[in-house]
Amino acid sequence: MNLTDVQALDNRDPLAEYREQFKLPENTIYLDGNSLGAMTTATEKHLQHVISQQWSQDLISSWNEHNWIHLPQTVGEKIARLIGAGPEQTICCDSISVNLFKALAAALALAQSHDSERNIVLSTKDNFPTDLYMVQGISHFLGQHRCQLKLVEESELQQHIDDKTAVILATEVNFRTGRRLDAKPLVTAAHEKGALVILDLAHSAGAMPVHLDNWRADFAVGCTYKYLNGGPGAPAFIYAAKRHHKAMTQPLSGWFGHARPFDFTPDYQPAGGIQQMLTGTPSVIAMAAVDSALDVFEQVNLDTLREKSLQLGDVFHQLLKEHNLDKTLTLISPQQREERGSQLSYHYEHAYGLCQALIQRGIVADFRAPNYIRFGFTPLYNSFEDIWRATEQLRQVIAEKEHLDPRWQQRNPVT
Ligand SMILES: Cc1ncc(COP(=O)(O)O)c(C=O)c1O
Ligand SMILES: Nc1c(O)cccc1C(=O)C[C@H](N)C(=O)O
Repeated sequence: MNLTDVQALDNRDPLAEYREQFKLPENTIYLDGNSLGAMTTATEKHLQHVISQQWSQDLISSWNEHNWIHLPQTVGEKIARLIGAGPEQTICCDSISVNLFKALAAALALAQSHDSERNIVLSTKDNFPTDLYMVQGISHFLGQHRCQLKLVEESELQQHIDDKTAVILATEVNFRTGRRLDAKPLVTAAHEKGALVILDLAHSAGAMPVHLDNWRADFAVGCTYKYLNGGPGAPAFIYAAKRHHKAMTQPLSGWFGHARPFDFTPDYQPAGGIQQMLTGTPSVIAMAAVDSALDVFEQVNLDTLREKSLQLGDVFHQLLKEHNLDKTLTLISPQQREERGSQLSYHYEHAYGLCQALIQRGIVADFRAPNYIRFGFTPLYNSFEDIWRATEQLRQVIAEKEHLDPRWQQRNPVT
């Protein structure tokens, strides 16, 4: 496959025009949108307005005049379309970790209201650590009789569901391998055995279609700083299926989750719906960034997005093969495209050095301990030519042995 071939793919790409809405650095090919998404020009402009008009001039009146007060809901509804959620079930707030605390507590209470013996939270050994840490925290807090973490292989989740299982906490796309699990049959199997399901959509939202309502997921969480391009540390989201709204409770009962926060009454009374998942004052500037970043998705067909994401991965791996590098770098992502998220991960002894040497050449991928390099594909701003150029640089780095430079012996604190 040569440069002309990939340029032909770009010419036929229905999403190619979206790239110009993003502010990407010159001479850089950014394959790390699975960690931190790029900024849109509209976001930069909107943030300028929020700072220099809404905050600086309109001050406190902005809570009403600029609808700051409803940002968690309005942003939540924009996210809802991307995750297959009907209205009033998704809200933007806090971080994934904090939202997991709320979802886990709510799901455990719901499961135990039917059967107090159910105490197992079933998850996967290779889940993103914060997901497991949050269960461990709740387990300490409530005691093992109310919450006990059980870890199994991703491929064996379903077979471990039994009448002690209260909640299954599964991440749809594994952060390390990029493997995508099939959520719908998992939810069906869980419900048949009386368990609830929480899905972590960190690597799914904005990268592929998600169908929470259709799958009948109970709760979901996700971030906005990856494929949704909301910015570093941007607020996350939480989804709770409407059928749980009446009965659910969550223990971070801050005033923003109160039915009438501005009555300032001494007793907590939860708001009726998804608003109950709010805790404290939203981070307005950060949420304003997410709000405008999401507008880029307004006309995007998620099936088209998914097809391009998979094709970017196919072309990347094909080019590695053509450079005879597929034996040097061992693919740990699934070979089957429909089992993949929007990244390809490789095991390589010198993964850290390779990642750093590529960054020196303007190709940004990322490293995950102990020896993995990940290439994230963001269909709205990555082109097929990017993939060709990135694999060409990768070939040169290895041929020139730049990845073995002693400078890469010492790892950066954030990798
Ligand atoms: C699957 C997954 N869950 C959670 C997180 C992080 O959660 P938080 O928003 O709390 O930092 C990440 C990445 O940072 C992730 O990849
Ligand atoms: N959330 C991150 C951060 O605050 C600093 C650096 C990286 C991240 C990440 O998003 C890591 C990411 N979830 C991963 O898939 O590895």
